[in-house]
Amino acid sequence: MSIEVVDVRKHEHHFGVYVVKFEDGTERLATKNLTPGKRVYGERLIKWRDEEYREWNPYRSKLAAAIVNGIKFIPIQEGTHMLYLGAASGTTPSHISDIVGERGLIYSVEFSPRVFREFIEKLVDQGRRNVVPILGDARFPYQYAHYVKGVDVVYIDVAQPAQAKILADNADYFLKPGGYVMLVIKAMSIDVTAPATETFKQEINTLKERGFEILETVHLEPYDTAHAMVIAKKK
Ligand SMILES: C[S@@+](CC[C@H](N)C(=O)[O-])C[C@H]1O[C@@H](n2cnc3c(N)ncnc32)[C@H](O)[C@@H]1O
Repeated sequence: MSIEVVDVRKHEHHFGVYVVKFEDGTERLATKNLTPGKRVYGERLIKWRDEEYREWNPYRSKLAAAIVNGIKFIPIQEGTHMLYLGAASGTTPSHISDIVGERGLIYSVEFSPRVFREFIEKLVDQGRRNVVPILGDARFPYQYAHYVKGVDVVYIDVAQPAQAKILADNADYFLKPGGYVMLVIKAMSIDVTAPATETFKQEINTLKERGFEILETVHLEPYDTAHAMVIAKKK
């Protein structure tokens, strides 16, 4: 038997993010479903006052984990155009797609053909029109330079070494002046021998050296161990 929803309210800090309250007092994040009736990764669909919401699971999405852990500012709102590196099968991109709405756009780069196929199948099933899937390698932005127009935000979650460098290289190509970057640091992917805090410092230094002002860093535990999210702005 499913637990009754007793309230859905806007998140106090973040545009397009909602907090669903259940009758047992528990609360969960959600976004308003841009493609009602369609699930992306088995998430719960929640009906409330003629609207449908999708539960946003912090164990499945690092952006949700950052929000639950109290990040103060995410540079995403209605109409935002974003380049998303490391889309996988589209879990987090789908929630960003809900937030940015029909006027927004998410160029979503993934380099594994197998994962990309799954991503495409889900997009076709859902009919999400604001997600542009790109099979490409984020280390080589020239591969997709002819598809991508200037963006407000570049987001990276590739779980690979040198993520900050890859992010800055992509920002050089595609980020509009004064735009933002969002970096998911997975310490273990960068250097398994270094303590996580050392790795975080190195990646943040790379961003500073490449002309970014660091606005905020949030650790993602307990949802993801040795992970952090960094928000920075191009000076
Ligand atoms: C941690 S998963 C991303 C999860 C996704 N961001 C989400 O929250 O829904 C990392 C993804 O990055 C992809 N990836 C790794 N290196 C890449 C590269 N150089 N270019 C593009 N994608 C890459 C992997 O194939 C994998 O699907």
